[in-house]
Amino acid sequence: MYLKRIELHGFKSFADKSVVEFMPGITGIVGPNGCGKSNITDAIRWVLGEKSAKAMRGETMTDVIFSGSEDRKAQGEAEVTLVFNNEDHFLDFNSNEIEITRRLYRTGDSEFLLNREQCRLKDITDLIMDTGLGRDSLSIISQNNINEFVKSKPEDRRAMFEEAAGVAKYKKRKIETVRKLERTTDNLDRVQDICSELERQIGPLKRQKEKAETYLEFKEELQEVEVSVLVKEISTLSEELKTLNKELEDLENERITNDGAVILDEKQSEELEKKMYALDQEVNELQEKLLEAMNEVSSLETQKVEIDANRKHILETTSQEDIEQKKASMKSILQDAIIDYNDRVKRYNDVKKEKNDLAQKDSLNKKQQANLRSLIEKKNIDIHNSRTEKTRLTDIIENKSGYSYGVRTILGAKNSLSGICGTLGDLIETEETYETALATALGGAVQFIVTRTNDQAKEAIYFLRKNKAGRATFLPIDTMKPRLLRDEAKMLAEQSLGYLGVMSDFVTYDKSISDVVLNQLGNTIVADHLDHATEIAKSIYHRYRVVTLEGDIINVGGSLTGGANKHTNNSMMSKRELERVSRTLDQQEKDLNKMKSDLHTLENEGREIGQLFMQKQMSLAKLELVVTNKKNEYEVAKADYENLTHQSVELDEVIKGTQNNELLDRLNDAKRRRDELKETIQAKRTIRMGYVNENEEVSRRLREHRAALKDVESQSTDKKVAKSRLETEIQNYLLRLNDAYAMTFEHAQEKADMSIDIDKAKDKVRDLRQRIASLGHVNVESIEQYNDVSTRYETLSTQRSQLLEAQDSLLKAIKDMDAIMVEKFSTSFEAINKAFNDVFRYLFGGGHASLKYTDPDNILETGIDIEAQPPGKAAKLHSFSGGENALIALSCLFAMISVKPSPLCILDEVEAALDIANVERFAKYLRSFSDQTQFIVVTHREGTMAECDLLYGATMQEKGVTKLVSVKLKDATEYASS
Ligand SMILES: Nc1ncnc2c1ncn2[C@@H]1O[C@H](COP(=O)(O)OP(=O)(O)OP(=O)(O)O)[C@@H](O)[C@H]1O
Repeated sequence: MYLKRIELHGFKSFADKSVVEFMPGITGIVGPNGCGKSNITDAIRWVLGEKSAKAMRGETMTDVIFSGSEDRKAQGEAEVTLVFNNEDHFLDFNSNEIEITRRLYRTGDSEFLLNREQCRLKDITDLIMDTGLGRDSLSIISQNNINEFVKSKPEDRRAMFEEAAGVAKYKKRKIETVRKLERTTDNLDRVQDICSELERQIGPLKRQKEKAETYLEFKEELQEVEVSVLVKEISTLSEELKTLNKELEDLENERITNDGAVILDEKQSEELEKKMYALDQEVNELQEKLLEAMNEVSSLETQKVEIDANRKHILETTSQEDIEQKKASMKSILQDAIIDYNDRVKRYNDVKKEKNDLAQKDSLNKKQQANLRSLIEKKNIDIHNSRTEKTRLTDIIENKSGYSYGVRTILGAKNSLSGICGTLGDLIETEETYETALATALGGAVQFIVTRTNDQAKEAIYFLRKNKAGRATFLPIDTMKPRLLRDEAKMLAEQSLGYLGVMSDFVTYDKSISDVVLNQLGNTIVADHLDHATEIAKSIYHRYRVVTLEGDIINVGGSLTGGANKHTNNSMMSKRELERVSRTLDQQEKDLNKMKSDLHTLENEGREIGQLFMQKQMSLAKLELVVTNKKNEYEVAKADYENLTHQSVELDEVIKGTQNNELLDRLNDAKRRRDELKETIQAKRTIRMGYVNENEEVSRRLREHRAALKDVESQSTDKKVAKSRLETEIQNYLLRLNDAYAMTFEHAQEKADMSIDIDKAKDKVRDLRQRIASLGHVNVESIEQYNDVSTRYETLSTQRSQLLEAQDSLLKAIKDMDAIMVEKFSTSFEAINKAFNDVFRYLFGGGHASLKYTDPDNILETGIDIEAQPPGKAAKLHSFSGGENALIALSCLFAMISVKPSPLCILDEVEAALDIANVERFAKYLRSFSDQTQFIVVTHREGTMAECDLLYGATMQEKGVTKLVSVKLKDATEYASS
């Protein structure tokens, strides 16, 4: 292989495109100072991958681009191409000719091309690696390198020997392998760390997982059994309820029937009484008429007798004057009788009106009693419901039945444990208005237990664990820190509509627990209702909870919870509820007593009205007689008076003799009417007796119907109470279904096994609940966590094994490469060392020189020392002359070339410091190697020029622009100095 051609364009002083042809052997480049000879050396170095601007004798790499001259402007890019003949395939590239091009633009962008195809710098450096053309090789040596070679540090000198030994590629590979090893080790450490962490987690997680699985098994079993129990219980109770409803319906029908019958009986009785009364009236009237008739008969008979006697007497004694006197006296008696009679008639009418009024009052009183009885019945049901609710609330407050098992256990053992203050719900109070909001804000925290210290809380937890008595949450006063609203959030909230304040401000409590209260409620905002709460939560970016007076809540982050609670289970609200229920119950009982008393009063009034009615009836009967008597008296008086009038007329008639006949007619007529009236009265009495009997029968029925009605109403009340109890029980079971299993009854029915034995199933439920409780705290997520962790652990364990294998194989590769490098380096070094002494002796004409390891035990890193003793001298290296230094360096260079022949070697004024004799010896040495190495020498020395096969002269005919021309030896000296 040899360099066939260089093409330069825009590179340093080569402004125009210049093509310089080379050939195997020695090519010399001559010319005056500063005409651009070394720029050719730079160009070759640049194309072979030089990255240092300093090595290119510039400050930045773009300094290599032609920067202009007096007559030329600067160029935008520099381009250099080296064309190698590769017919011997020295370079590992499948081509007989290889073109390597480097291009650089003013922008700093650069390109490499291999046979005109773009490639990376790495492709170029890989191509020439270990060929003797590399960066640290001896392929390009300048005068400066020569001067520095002897003075440089042993460690810096080592790079040239490595290049000569051909270990660069192993070194590069080793660096890559070491980097790979470092990355592998890092990965391994990381994986190991994670594995250790996972190993730490996996044990406890496994235990948690197993516990969680047991828990889920129990829970599933519990659900299966309890759902069946609940469904069965609900079904049974529903059946009972259905039966009860049917019975109630029947009772209602019965009540309606009895009620109807009572009304019917009452009406019938009333009608019968009316009929009897009417008959009595008729009989009375008839009796009056009978009496009249009888009186008339009697009177007429008497009159007849009297008339007869009178007639006799009158005829004997009576005079017209006596009769007139008697008439006057009788008239006065008659007037008195009329007044008396009218007075009694008026009294009779008054009493009759009073009796009718009483009858109306009686009817009203009966209606009022019926209303009141119905109200009492309703009130009894309300009282029963209130009492049931009161019992439930008392149970919650006294037995803490609303609290969890654990909390109840701790409160029960309060005296044997220290520092238990009570549940948070029992330790704080608020006005009724804020009660729902407070209960919502506290949620489950209402039954958190406040302790004085953290240790006391721990003691309580150990107590629960020891006794397997459930779980509870504790709030130690010495640990809890207040959680408050940030000022800006508070300011924003205060500006919002409906903001009432912070929950803790509406609560009263002992100041010793203020940190606990502020911890739980210090950052919860209270709003009047949901719309305003939504706006407030939005204004504070959902960073704090907002609760409303109705118990809705907007959680941190924006989720909303709300609705309605049927029953309260916390003792805090239960106390108020209990007071309310007790108040209601008291009021209901008072109302009931008042109603009973009113009923009693009404019943008394009713009785009084009845008695008065009877009295009035009796008075009426008496008055009827009195009126009849008075009427009789009046009639008698009237009759007497008329009689007297008649007597007067009679006297005339007696005297005339006509009276007797007329009287007999009237007497007969009166007797006939009297007998008729007697018969009629007898008939009416018979009818009345029928009415009396009928009325007695109706009254008996009425009593029976009233008793039956009372019985039905009492039964109905009992059934309604039972119904209310059944509905409560069913509601409780449905609540349990919904709360514990989120199931509707219909859904639960599909799952339920109705063939279960309910008692055994209930035992099973109790047993499973105990088992679940005895498990204590269960982390259900641990199942998934364990699976995740164990899968991850398995994956990472596999990775760890792979990384360990990779680490082993990388370490082995490094060891193998080290062995190869040591072998190659030491073999090459020994050969160079031997050749060095030979070349030295030739160039110096005697003496001896050798190379030494500075660290023989570490061949891979050792520096290279030079020991040289020119003939007749015993001096140390640094005190040699410039020419001697150059000769020693050249000795080494030639020794290396002799051991590892380089295809191309560019020497830039390396022999400048040598005297003529040494220049000739140097030139001879070049010649001796020229058949295996192509030399390009930049020189000013004739001795060197003389050995060149081809000479180029560098000129700057145009100022600042280099041109190369082929010159003959005889012109070269002249060229070099022109
Ligand atoms: N980017 C550039 N643009 C134009 N000219 C440049 C650029 N870089 C360097 N030069 C010119 O190249 C010249 C130096 O070239 P070089 O060092 O190759 O000379 P030389 O012939 O080796 O000299 P000597 O014999 O003194 O070593 C200088 O004249 C310098 O101005």
